[in-house]
Amino acid sequence: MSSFQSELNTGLDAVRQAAAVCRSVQASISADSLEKKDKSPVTVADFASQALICRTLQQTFPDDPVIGEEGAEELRADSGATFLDRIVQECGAVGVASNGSEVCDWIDRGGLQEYRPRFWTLDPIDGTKGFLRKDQYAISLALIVDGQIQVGILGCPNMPVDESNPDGQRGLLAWAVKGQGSFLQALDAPDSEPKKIQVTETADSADARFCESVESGHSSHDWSGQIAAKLGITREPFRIDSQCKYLAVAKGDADIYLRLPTRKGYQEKIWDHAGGILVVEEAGGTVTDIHGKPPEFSHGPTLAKNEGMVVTNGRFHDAVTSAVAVSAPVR
Ligand SMILES: Nc1ncnc2c1ncn2[C@@H]1O[C@H](COP(=O)(O)OS(=O)(=O)O)[C@@H](OP(=O)(O)O)[C@H]1O
Ligand SMILES: [Mg+2]
Ligand SMILES: [Mg+2]
Ligand SMILES: [Mg+2]
Repeated sequence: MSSFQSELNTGLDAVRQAAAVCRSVQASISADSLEKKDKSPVTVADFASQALICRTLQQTFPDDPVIGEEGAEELRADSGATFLDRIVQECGAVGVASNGSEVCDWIDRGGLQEYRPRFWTLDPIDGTKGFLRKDQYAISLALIVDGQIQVGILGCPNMPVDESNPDGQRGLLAWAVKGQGSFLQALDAPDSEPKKIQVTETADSADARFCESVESGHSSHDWSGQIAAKLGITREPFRIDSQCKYLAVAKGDADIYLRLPTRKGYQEKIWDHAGGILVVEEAGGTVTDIHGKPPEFSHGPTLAKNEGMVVTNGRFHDAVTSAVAVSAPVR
């Protein structure tokens, strides 16, 4: 078997199962709960997704630690009992019988806090705000060995399978193994032939389409507007939640993804990037922070030595980081 095949296959199975839970919970969000700004659906889905993925990783790779976004502390408290019951139910609905204490233990398998030579990183739902809006979100899983991302997986349950038919079938699964390219498959067609994906060939930054966060609190829209003007970009930004932005660049729906700090000192979380970065790089793209530095995955849960992120199809990366450097930070 070629390198990391077992890790890839285990990761894909885990992400598919987590996607099923996320879809089931998202479908239960009512207009009423949106109105009340009730965050419980995302809480239930977030924990269930992390529990199921950590469970699967533990079965196949019992010695691998995981740096995951969530922890079970609040679920173990008496006030967490109602949530825990719902999470157990949701796991049962996808065929995983469990009890509350098992679920908490699976979630806390994701509690590694420091660097190890080999570990997984997991965002069980990236784009929680998009999830609540019934919009885009992603499940992101990556394996990091000696500081290098070796496997990256993005489950995007609401991404249209056919970009030209946004109201048609939804759900994409993308993955990459270092040195082996990036691939895409419909989430609901695990036996279909995976399609190799490639970034765009756009050569002039003025023709580029860039994507950024929906939430201006996560990436400065004013600053990206200045950068776009410097690069001569006239197309409207593509605002989409979560690491679906990485997928948009990797499969050629956009040429650039800008993540521009809204305040000094914010440290990006590794799980918000690792899966997406490898999928873009293996599709031919380039990823650095806003200063042109490669992201460093050897400092625990955050990208402590980096700031923001710049993702491109690789044709004009330096022009973009230069435009970032000469524009005044709006944060
Ligand atoms: N201040 C600040 N700056 C940068 N990033 C932040 C900030 N605050 C939060 N976060 C992280 O943003 C993650 C959501 O990513 P996006 O902004 O791309 O999606 S969205 O537009 O909010 O839906 C989100 O991930 P999830 O919590 O998994 O949704 C956060 O980890
Ligand atoms: Mg996230
Ligand atoms: Mg998350
Ligand atoms: Mg979060």
